Amino acid sequence: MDKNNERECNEDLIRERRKCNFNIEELTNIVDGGKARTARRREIQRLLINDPEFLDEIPQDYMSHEDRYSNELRKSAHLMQKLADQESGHDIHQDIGALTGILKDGNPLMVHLSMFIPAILGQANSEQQEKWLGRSLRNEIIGTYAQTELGHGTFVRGLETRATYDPTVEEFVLHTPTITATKWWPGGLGKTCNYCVVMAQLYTQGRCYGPHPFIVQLRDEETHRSLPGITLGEIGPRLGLNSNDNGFLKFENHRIPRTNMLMKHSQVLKDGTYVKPLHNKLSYGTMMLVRVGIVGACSRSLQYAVTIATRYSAVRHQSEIVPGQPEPQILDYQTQQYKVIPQIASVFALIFSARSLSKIQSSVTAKLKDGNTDLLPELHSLSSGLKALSSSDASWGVEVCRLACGGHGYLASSNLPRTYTGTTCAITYEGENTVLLLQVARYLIKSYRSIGKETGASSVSYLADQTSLASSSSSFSNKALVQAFKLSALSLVAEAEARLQKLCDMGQEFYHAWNYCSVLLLKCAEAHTRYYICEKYEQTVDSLKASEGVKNVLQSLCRLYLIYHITLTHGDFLKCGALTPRNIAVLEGEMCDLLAVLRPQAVSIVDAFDIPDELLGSTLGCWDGNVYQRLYDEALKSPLNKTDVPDAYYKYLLPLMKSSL
Ligand SMILES: CCCCCCCC(=O)SCCNC(=O)CCNC(=O)[C@H](O)C(C)(C)COP(=O)(O)OP(=O)(O)OC[C@H]1O[C@@H](n2cnc3c(N)ncnc32)[C@H](O)[C@@H]1OP(=O)(O)O
Ligand SMILES: Cc1cc2nc3c(=O)[nH]c(=O)nc-3n(C[C@H](O)[C@H](O)[C@H](O)COP(=O)(O)OP(=O)(O)OC[C@H]3O[C@@H](n4cnc5c(N)ncnc54)[C@H](O)[C@@H]3O)c2cc1C
Repeated sequence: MDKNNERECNEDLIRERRKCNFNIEELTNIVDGGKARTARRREIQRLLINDPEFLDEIPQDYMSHEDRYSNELRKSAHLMQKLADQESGHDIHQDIGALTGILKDGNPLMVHLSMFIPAILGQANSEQQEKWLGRSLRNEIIGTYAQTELGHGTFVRGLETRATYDPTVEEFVLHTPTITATKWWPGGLGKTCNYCVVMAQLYTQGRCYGPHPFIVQLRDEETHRSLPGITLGEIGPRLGLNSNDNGFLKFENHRIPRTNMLMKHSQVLKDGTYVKPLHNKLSYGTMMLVRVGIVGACSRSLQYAVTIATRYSAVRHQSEIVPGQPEPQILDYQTQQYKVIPQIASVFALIFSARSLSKIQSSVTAKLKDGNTDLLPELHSLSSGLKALSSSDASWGVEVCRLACGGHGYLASSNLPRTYTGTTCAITYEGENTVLLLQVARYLIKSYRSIGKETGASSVSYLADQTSLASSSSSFSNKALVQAFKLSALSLVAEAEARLQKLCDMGQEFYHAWNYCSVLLLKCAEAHTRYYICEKYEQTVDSLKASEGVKNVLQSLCRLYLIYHITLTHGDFLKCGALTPRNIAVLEGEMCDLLAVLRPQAVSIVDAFDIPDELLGSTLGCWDGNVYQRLYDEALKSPLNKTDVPDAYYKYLLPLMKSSL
């Protein structure tokens, strides 16, 4: 699509784009993280979009379960080959954002890239990396991360798969003792992978040392048949991601060499002696890494959904605002603006938080190399909280965008249903959100109780600022609003701690008191993480070196985000005295003003997300706004439209209609 050729474009969208009062390319660079990143993303996307191998012969929704898998595997393999062939060399992890949209509905090689290779990098010692890393990077072996079992996903300590060391032959015996110990869910496990990292309970010298990672060959490298002692299969259709082959796995006393235990952090020596890691949660490192990546992935899903909903809202006309006047664009309804524009604001919140989290992760990883694990709890807490809020915000945001498109948003060709199912899975996988938020709460309460002792962890240092509890601000600058978030979080933590203490003082065991307070604890974790996101948003926009137009847009979006979230949870702000009912009313009014200010820029802001039509894959969201023709053309692709009268009519309907004659 030639974006300079207005003749091909819907008139409403032309008008919207003429209202733009900022430099779109500059905003695109901010979204990508710099000019060079934008150029790199575009280069990769061009490479993919122009390649006919990535086209589907028929829309995926009309394919059988097997064909969906096979079609997506074909494209995934082609993608890997293509990226490997690039002369410049390619960092798939760096460029992962550029690939969004090219593979649809689950990619059978995704967990190979996002967990198997990172698990080898993070958990294998140098000899082991020598043996497996190169092979897996060259795709000579394909792996997955097999942790979850039928009986346990959340409670990793409760896993049942056993790895029992036999020093006489220096081997581990992997065994699935019960049906509930069956590995269940790992992406690509059913049919694609021939290797995997298995998390199993380590037994040596008669003692259990908890879950540890082992690398296990599952299938013959020549025939791809599953090896003796290993049962493998696919788990069946899911809400979404149905092109993946999420699988199950059982071991029947399957033996692997001792050196297949990933031994970067803990070891079992030849005689069976166990050597402890520096920190006993280092074996959870792969999960933490992926949680960080999920925050960025969620911002990308939301960019897709909000691009579709905003453009469609500019093209769609319905009902009337002024009786008797022409039907307005639905984007002119304030309620529609309230659905769509806060989601645009949310995209930037997630982008800036993801960047801040990755920086912290890099510094923790660097410290770990020197044996320093001090900041691991801080990273665990932040990555858990941000994974949870980004996935729930993005899922809700995508769903709101779908609803904002009315009936057409329910059509598969809008690409909103698939964007939703591809986002909501992140609420559950890589640590279910409630569970992760309770981990954050645990860290908050512990930090609150150790006020006065230096923790060195910056995200919770505000808990020591007791004086702020007594003060509410009369100013409404963005900084002051961020302070209100801080006060709300601090006051919730103080309340939860007091409630816990009271129950304990009354004789309850701590863990019962914890469960009894867990709804409140969840709120603490959410408020703390929201405060973190708001603070990063405000700081990033404030310190941004940008043109006036771009800065104004981002400042308005940031302010909208702050006020939107205050209004959603205003009870917490009132309860702690951070804001008064009058303040809330004023902010609610200002939120409506901000919607009106941002409304004329909305199409241009989503244009700045710069998602090519071929990747957006939506009848409703295309750049030219030619929505109705596209909807009609897509409908014609339905196999039921191949004939005027379907066979089913003769088989079932005709006999029914004639039966009463
Ligand atoms: C896009 C890519 C596609 C991805 C596809 C999806 C792939 C997957 O889903 S793979 C499977 C993912 N599975 C999970 O995430 C399981 C979630 N569960 C867990 O992580 C753990 O069971 C968890 C953290 C909830 C509890 O762990 P557990 O060992 O019971 O610890 P727990 O007793 O609660 O806490 C003990 C201490 O360890 C700390 N801790 C727990 N985890 C960590 C960690 N990763 N790092 C540092 N400290 C940690 C706690 O903070 C606590 O500290 P303290 O005692 O000082 O308060
Ligand atoms: C699409 C998809 C892909 C996946 N890919 C992989 C993969 O590649 N590899 C892999 O190993 N796994 C994978 N998983 C599994 C995933 O990691 C688990 O489903 C997830 O960790 C949640 O565990 P669970 O299913 O046991 O849920 P449960 O823990 O049984 O959760 C059920 C309910 O119980 C609640 N609950 C549980 N424990 C607590 C608690 N302590 N406190 C309060 N409430 C609690 C939860 O909040 C939830 O409401 C995948 C899952 C999905 C959906």
